[in-house]
Amino acid sequence: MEDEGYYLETDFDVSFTSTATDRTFTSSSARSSLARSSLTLSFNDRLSTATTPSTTTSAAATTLHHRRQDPHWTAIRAATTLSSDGRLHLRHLKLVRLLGTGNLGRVFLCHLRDCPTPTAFALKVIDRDALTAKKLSHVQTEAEILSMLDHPFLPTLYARIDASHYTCLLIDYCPNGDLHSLLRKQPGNRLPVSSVRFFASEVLVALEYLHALGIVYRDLKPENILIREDGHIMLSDFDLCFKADVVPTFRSRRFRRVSTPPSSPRRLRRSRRCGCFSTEVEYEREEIVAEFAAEPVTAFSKSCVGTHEYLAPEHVAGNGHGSGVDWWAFGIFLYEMLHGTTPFKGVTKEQILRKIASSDDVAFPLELEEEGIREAKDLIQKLLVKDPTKRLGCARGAQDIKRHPFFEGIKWPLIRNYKPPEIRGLVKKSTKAHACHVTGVSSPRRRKWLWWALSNLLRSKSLKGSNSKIQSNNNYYHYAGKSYNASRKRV
Ligand SMILES: Nc1ncnc2c1ncn2[C@@H]1O[C@H](COP(=O)(O)OP(=O)(O)OP(=O)(O)O)[C@@H](O)[C@H]1O
Repeated sequence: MEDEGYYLETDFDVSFTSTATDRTFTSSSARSSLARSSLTLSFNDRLSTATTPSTTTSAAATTLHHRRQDPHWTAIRAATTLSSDGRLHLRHLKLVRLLGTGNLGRVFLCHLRDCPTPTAFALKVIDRDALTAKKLSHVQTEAEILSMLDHPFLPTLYARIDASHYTCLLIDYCPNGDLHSLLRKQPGNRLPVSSVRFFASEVLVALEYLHALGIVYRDLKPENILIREDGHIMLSDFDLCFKADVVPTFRSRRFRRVSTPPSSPRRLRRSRRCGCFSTEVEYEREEIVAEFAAEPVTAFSKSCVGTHEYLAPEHVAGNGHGSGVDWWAFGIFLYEMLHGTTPFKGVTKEQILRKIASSDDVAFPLELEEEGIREAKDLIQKLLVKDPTKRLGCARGAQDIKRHPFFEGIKWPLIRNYKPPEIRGLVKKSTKAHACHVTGVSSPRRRKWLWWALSNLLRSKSLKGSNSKIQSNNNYYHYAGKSYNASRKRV
């Protein structure tokens, strides 16, 4: 799928129209769904840029060296070079369509005007006048956190534009929607273990990075995991985060390694194997490895925020919580991907909270027969420990979780190169060759099936002429905002 595809998809003509003093950010297609959601964002551009020039900011000037070749930054550099004050303004952006509406504002797909190669961005537009003081503080948190991030599984804040009563955040666009919608497209609303392992590994690495910055995320759920064009994840929504101090430490960890032959034997473990001539011996030796840990273990907050089904027991109790709430939510997230539902579901919010607070352990009603399911269950049980001091991850953070047998074989430094899973509804743009450690290479059976599907498609194309194009396009899933009913409300 080429970038241009996004724009060809839509017949919207959403643009800024300006008068002498006011620019009105309107949809000229009143027939569109944008009109239904009353898209008329007006701001006084003259006021915002002339009297308070510092309100329009661009991060382009501070592009990190390793991102210099990124087409998004290249496009922004091109736009700001032509800009009279070297900054990015709303007039540089062309809105394509509304992606969705959240608690704080609306998110639009947009691209830079006059850019020779259209590069897609998402623009989160927040009307500060329409928000309460509490929500304004969430906007502040989100903008602050976004400006700190530099990680492949987290959004990049390309620019923050403050104009009149609007705050606009320009971030990466994820054309594959969110994991919640993707789960709803799978049989039984669940994913195979190998796909669960892929998404869980990426989320784990993203949480590890946030925790290393002292950020407790507090809103992990499939709805907040967006899927990038290449099938990798991007965690979104940072308005409920809280920031704590973190002291990164190097710890030594002892562990036992069994080796043959020994390099520095400590203790003979087993002697003689396979008959009298083969006397292969194995040695067990103790190794000490230095380990980096950056978990905000002293983080403490008392505010009750999050999504009911994902709240940790200490969160529900209201006596204060720390980074352990993210590891609890990670357990719920694993459970939901494997079972298609969350473990402490209830008819009312009170029922959900009562189940979470009870001393009952997590139950696994589905008898799943899949390789890796035993390890997955064990990990979930260790994460969904009601006492946070005994929960996996709460002492040393992600390092302990990465070591769990469920993730055995994952080469963490190569995680970005792993091939995203082939799952229904996920359209990936083919990029460089991927490593296949997580999902495995495609089997001959699968290749045979693909040939069969392709030949059928070509046959139907020749039979149905132009209609077939519409049919084949139906195989592509284009995200157009999640439905109201599908989203789970937050506290
Ligand atoms: N970068 C993006 N790319 C594609 N779609 C996005 C992007 N950011 C947000 N969206 C979609 O736009 C909609 C609104 O997003 P937003 O983050 O404002 O609200 P939300 O996810 O509902 O969170 P909140 O809980 O803060 O209301 C969501 O449906 C989301 O999936």
